[in-house]
Amino acid sequence: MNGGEESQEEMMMQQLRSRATELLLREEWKEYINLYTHFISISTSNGGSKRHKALPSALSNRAEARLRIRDHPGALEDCRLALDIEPGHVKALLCQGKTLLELHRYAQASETFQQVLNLQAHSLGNHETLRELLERSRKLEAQSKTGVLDLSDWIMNGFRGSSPELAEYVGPVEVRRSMAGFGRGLFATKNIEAGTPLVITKAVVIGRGILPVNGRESGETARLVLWKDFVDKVLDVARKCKRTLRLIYTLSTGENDEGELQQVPEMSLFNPNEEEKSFTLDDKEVDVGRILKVLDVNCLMEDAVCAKVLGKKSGYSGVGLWILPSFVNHSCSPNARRLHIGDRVVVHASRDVKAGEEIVFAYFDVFVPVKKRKEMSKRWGFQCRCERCRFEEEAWFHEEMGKMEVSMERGFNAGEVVVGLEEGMKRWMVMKAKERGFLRASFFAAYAHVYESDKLMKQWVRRIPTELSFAESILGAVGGDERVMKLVIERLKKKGKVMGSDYGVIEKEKALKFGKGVFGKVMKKQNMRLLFELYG
Ligand SMILES: C[S@@+](CC[C@H](N)C(=O)[O-])C[C@H]1O[C@@H](n2cnc3c(N)ncnc32)[C@H](O)[C@@H]1O
Repeated sequence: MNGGEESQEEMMMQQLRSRATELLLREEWKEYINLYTHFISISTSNGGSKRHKALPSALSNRAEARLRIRDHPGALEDCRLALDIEPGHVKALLCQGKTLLELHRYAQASETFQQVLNLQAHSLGNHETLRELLERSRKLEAQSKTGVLDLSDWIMNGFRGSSPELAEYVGPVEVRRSMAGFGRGLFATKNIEAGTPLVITKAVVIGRGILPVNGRESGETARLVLWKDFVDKVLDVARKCKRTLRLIYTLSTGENDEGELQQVPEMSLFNPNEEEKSFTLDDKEVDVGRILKVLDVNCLMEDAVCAKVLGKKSGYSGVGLWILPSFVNHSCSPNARRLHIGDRVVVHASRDVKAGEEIVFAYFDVFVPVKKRKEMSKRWGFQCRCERCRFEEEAWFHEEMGKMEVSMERGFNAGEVVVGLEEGMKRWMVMKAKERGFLRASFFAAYAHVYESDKLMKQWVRRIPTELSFAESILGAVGGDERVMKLVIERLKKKGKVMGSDYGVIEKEKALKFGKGVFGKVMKKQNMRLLFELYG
């Protein structure tokens, strides 16, 4: 190339750089990526050492843009190419670290940030951001090993600011074939105490919107728009990331295809540190039909009965896909609940769980009689055959229960229903605490009505259990539930004790036990009272 051609090309490169700056300022990432792709191809095709020198910077600029549009594999590949040419290229290393952090590969991210810090040890300048990144990745690395949460500051501040960053965590659980014949399920690998986090994971995608409260039609349209936007985002991520696509393909399509449900994924698949290349896919094309079916069966609503959302802006309704929690089957006698924090879900034990027990949460309200629960599971596309349903359906006093159910539906005196059940249980010889808990949970509405009414309490107090023993009976059989927790707090409040300094240690401990079942262990024990104040 002669001098004239060279200066002409230099000018063209300069023009490309200025155009890139414009696109960067306007955050037009796709255009920016195309431009750098062009720049890189010119630089590689025409040899010259000057242009080759510009390559690592061009590659790391494209990597940054790819990271912005969440094309993580693309960003990592660009960083790798840049670092192959210049191993100590700071911008490429930084982008690599940030991408690894977003991919939850915390240890590798820490290592990369440490490398940058070492490289810059002798240079002047502000290393504050770098130190913050290193600290953040180290903190997440530690949390991903223990699952220990302490959201005290955020909660005590009334959930102000963005929600705290939580690390990906897989606790003492694994996916196995469900003994009950429900395909695969999640199982405890050791004894677990109530409140313990089992899985903490970020949504593949979460769709949020404000749904109108009034007006059925506009509500339906808003819901459809929200759903379409959500589906488009899932398809976009699936197209960009082979790992995500592979994970989505492990989930049930709801077709009860034995072949599909026999396939128990290796737990290593859920480990973010697993190398991208180990994710093999027979067909790299995204199967839209299959993904739509998966979303239908596995999406979770933030505001479900078995979930609590912390720090949510009012009015927002969220739907999301979380991979490992999608393996949790339904039970009317659940032992787990969910806590939604930002776009993360924390699945935690809502009562003590034994090693080998299946982890189950409720897909719908289980504080209703068995007939209603059957209708709801049908709407979800399955017939619930959980332990509680079998007990209630097969009990010899099934018909008598049915009559009580009808009387509750017709709005008969709640006190009579409660006393009818309490005395019925003696007559029917229902002795096991768990079975009593099952039946009481089925008639929860009647119990709650009585406990809330001073008049009814006066009338029936001698013939029904106290709120606390009722709540404990439910906790043992059906796990922690917000409504039960509220009932306990109300009762303690009524006694003028719960927030006062004098409320008894035993009662405080009891209230905390219910709090743990609902919120999990998200903060130091002494701060749990504040959650009661906010939610009680
Ligand atoms: C979110 S998936 C749960 C994981 C699923 N079992 C699997 O193998 O991938 C929901 C599906 O699991 C099955 N399922 C969950 N709970 C069940 C239950 N209590 N009884 C029967 N089937 C259940 C139903 O087919 C349901 O559509």
